[in-house]
Amino acid sequence: MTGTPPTALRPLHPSPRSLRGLAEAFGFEVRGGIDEIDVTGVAIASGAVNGGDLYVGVPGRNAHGADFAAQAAANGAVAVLTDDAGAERAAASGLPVLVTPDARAALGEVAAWIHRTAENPATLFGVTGTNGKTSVVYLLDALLRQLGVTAGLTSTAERRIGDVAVTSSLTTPEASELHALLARMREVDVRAVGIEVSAQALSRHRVDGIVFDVVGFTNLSHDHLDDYASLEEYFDAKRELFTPERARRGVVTVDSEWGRRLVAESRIPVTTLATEPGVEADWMLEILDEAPTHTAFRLVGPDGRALETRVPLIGRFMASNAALAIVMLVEGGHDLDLIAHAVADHGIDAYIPGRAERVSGERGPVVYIDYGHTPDAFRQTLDAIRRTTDGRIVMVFGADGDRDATKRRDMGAIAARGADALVITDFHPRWEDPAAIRAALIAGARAAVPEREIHEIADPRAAFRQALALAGEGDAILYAGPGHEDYQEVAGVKHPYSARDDARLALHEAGWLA
Ligand SMILES: CC(=O)N[C@H]1[C@@H](OP(=O)(O)OP(=O)(O)OC[C@H]2O[C@@H](n3ccc(=O)[nH]c3=O)[C@H](O)[C@@H]2O)O[C@H](CO)[C@@H](O)[C@@H]1O[C@H](C)C(=O)N[C@@H](C)C(=O)N[C@H](CCC(=O)O)C(=O)O
Ligand SMILES: Nc1ncnc2c1ncn2[C@@H]1O[C@H](COP(=O)(O)OP(=O)(O)OP(=O)(O)O)[C@@H](O)[C@H]1O
Repeated sequence: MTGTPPTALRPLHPSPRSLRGLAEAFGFEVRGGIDEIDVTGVAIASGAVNGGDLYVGVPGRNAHGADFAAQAAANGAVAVLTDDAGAERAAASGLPVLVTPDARAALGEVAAWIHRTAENPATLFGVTGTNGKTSVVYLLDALLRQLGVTAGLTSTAERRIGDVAVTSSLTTPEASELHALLARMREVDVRAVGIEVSAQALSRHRVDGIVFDVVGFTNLSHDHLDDYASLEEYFDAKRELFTPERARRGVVTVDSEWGRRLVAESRIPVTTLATEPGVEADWMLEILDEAPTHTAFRLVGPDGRALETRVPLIGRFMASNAALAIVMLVEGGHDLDLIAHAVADHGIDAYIPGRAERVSGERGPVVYIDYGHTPDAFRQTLDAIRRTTDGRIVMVFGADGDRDATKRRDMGAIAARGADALVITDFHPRWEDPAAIRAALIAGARAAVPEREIHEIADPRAAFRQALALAGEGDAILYAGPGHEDYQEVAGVKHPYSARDDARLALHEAGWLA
C-alpha cells in the first residue's frame, strides 16, 4: 500500500485561491457548496494533506483514492477532486466534490494553478535516461552553485533547496508535491532547478503543468520491464519529454543507438553530446585522467571552445554525466567560458550521495558504495574500477524483489566478467523469496564465468564483512545497490540499514579506518 505520506517541502506562505475559481477555470462538475472556500495547497495522498488543501482522489493499483476522502477531511482538506467512479465515495466525507473524467491527468495543471508556478518561474532543467539522472541533477546543482546561482533539485535521493534536504520516496514526485516544491523554491529565490524525470513520471502525469527550459538524456538500457512491455515502450515513455508540450530544447547523449533515435524523433530542437570515442556530435568529450579519487576531462563545443575540469568521482560515465550537465547549462543560457572559469581551479565541487561513493580511508582496500542496479550500471562501474585498480575487485550485490526480474541473469553475468570475486547477498527482497533472487544472480554469474569465486551470504552486513576479508591493500570493493538508502525492505517491513554506515563500521573493525 502507498498510504505513507511522502515527505514534502511546501510553500510557507501560500496565497489562497478560490475553489469556485478553480472549478470554473477547469470546467469541473461541482457537487456540494463551493462558495467562500479557499484552497492553499493540493495533495494526492490523504496522509499528506495539510489544512486548506484540495485532496485529489485518483484510482491506483491497490485502491481508489476517493475512499480516503474522510481521512483527508480529518487532516484539513477543504474539498475533493476526483473522477466519476470516486465522486459518490468522496461525497460521503461531507466535503464538496469536484468531478473530472481523469483526475490524475488534471492534477499537474491544477497544482500549477493553485501554486501559481507559471509566475516568475526558475529555469527548469529535466533529466531522463536509465542511468545517471540523479548524478546529472546533482552535478547541475554543484555547477550552478559554483556559478553563484541559487539552485534546487529533486532526485531519487533527495529533494533539496540550498542546504535544506528531505529524503525522497519517489524519483519524480507526484505533480502535487512537485508544484508545491517549486512554489517553496520561489519563496527562497531559487533561480534554477534540476528535476529527475523517470519514465514512470511521464507515463503517470507527474511532470504535467511544467514546460522545462532544457531537458537532457543520458542513456537507455535494460530496466523497468515490469512496468513496460518492451524496451521500445520504455523508450517511447522517455521520448515524450522531448516534445514542445514538455520542453523547449534538449541535449541528447548519442553514444547509443537509442540516443541517436531520440535525436531523429525529437520534436524540439536538440544539441548532441558524444562521450565515447568515434561518435560524432556537436559536443565531444575526451577523458584526460582516471583515478580512484577523480576523473578529468575536456569538453569541446561546436564552435571549438573547450572546457577542462574534473569530477571527484570515478569513471568515464561520471565525466559523461558532468558533460551533459555542462551542455544543459549552456543551452540554458550560461556562458561556457564562465562555467570553465568557475570549475578551472578545483573542478566540479559535487557530492552525490551513494553514487560510487568512496567510504574507505587512506589505508586498506578502496570501498565504493553504489546505487547501480542495472546490467549497464554494473558494466560501467566495474570498468571504471578496473581502470583505476591494480589489485583484485570484490563485488557485493543483490537484486530488487518485486521489480523487473528479467535483468537478474545479466547482472550476475556482468558482475562475474568484471569482478574477481562475488559476494551475492540480499538487497530489497520485498515479497519475493530472497533465496530465489540470489539463485538467479548466481546462475547468471556461473553461466558467464564458471570458475568465478562466488560467496552467497544473505545478510548484507555479513556479506560486506566477507568481502572485506577477501580484499587487501591495493584491492577494491564495489558494493552495488544500496547507494544512499537507509533501509532494507523485507516482506513489507523496512528495516534500518545504511550500507555506507555499516561499511565504515566494518572498515573500522578491520582496522582500516580510524
Ligand atoms: C506504480 C506506481 O507508480 N504506483 C504509484 C501510485 O500507487 P498506486 O497507483 O498503486 O496507488 P494506490 O496504493 O492504489 O492508492 C491510490 C491512491 O490512494 C491514495 N491513498 C492510498 C492509501 C491511503 O491511505 N491514502 C491515500 O490517499 C494514494 O496516494 C493514491 O493516490 O501512486 C502512489 C502515490 O503517489 C505512488 O506512491 C506509487 O508509487 C509506487 C510506490 C512505486 O513504486 N512507483 C515506482 C514504479 C516508480 O514510480 N518509480 C519511478 C522510477 C524509479 C527509477 O528511476 O528507477 C519513480 O519515479 O520513482
Ligand atoms: N551515465 C551513466 N551510464 C551508465 N551508468 C551510470 C551512469 N551514471 C551513473 N551510472 C550508474 O547507475 C547508478 C545510478 O546512478 P544515478 O542514480 O545517477 O542514476 P538514475 O538514473 O538516477 O537512477 P535512479 O533513478 O534509479 O536513481 C550509479 O550508481 C552508477 O552505477
